[in-house]
Amino acid sequence: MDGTPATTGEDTWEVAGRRFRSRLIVGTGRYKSLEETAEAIEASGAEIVTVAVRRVNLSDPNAPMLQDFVSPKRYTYLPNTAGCHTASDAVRTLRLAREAGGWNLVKLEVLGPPPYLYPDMAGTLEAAEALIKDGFEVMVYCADDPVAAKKLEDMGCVAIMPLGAPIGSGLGLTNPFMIRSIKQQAKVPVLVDAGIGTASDAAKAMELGCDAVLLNSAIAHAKDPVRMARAMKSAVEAGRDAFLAGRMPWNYSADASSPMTGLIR
Ligand SMILES: CC(=O)[C@@H](O)[C@H](O)COP(=O)(O)O
Repeated sequence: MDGTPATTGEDTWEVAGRRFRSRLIVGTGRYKSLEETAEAIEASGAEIVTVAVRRVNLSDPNAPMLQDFVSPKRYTYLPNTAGCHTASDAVRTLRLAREAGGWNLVKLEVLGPPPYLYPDMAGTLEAAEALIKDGFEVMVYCADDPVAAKKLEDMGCVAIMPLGAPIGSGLGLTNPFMIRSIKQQAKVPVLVDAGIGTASDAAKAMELGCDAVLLNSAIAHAKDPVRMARAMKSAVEAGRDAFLAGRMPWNYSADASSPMTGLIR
């Protein structure tokens, strides 16, 4: 269990045997400064932060280090393979991360070419297999494809993370039906990862029944990142509550909300 123990009946979620209250995972890149990064993460209420191992300074004490602003004692660090376009690059990056920080719970992403950086599923499956064999606990970024998602789960990935839309696009959920299908068949947590543009997109992902949401650009590129981080926190909580409450059915004709019986004429 990471963080303080949850009380009985509290709505928490679990990945690879670690339990969390916050259902929002945030990235640590693209901010104007490390101070802003820290402030936005604090406002988001996130307990897990994902870190692009190839882009963020985690080891050079002569340059500003993320750990001095976002404490690994307080937050669970989730190293990711942003910028990796082959399985071998991704595997090498995470092995280096494990050597540097001891991190075993990781986010795998193997990206296709620009302009979409869509998940390369052949490379993703190859890297996932190698990493799991090597003892990593793999949360995997993947296509919104239920067949590939099932293969990744059967292989031993600890969380399945289909994209909402291309990374950094802010387009929201382009394929909600497939995200719901992936969630319905999965026995491990399903998170929407990437493409979230604003708070209602995060709420929608949670209303579909997802266990959590992972995002970065929507906060870092907002005009006021700290305020948007707060909005995302509320949206994820509201979407989760709405999912648990169970929405009313869709009616394709009107159903007057005031009863017509007993009217005084
Ligand atoms: C931070 C990270 O892991 C990104 O690669 C992730 O997929 C988030 O994408 P957005 O920036 O679109 O939220």
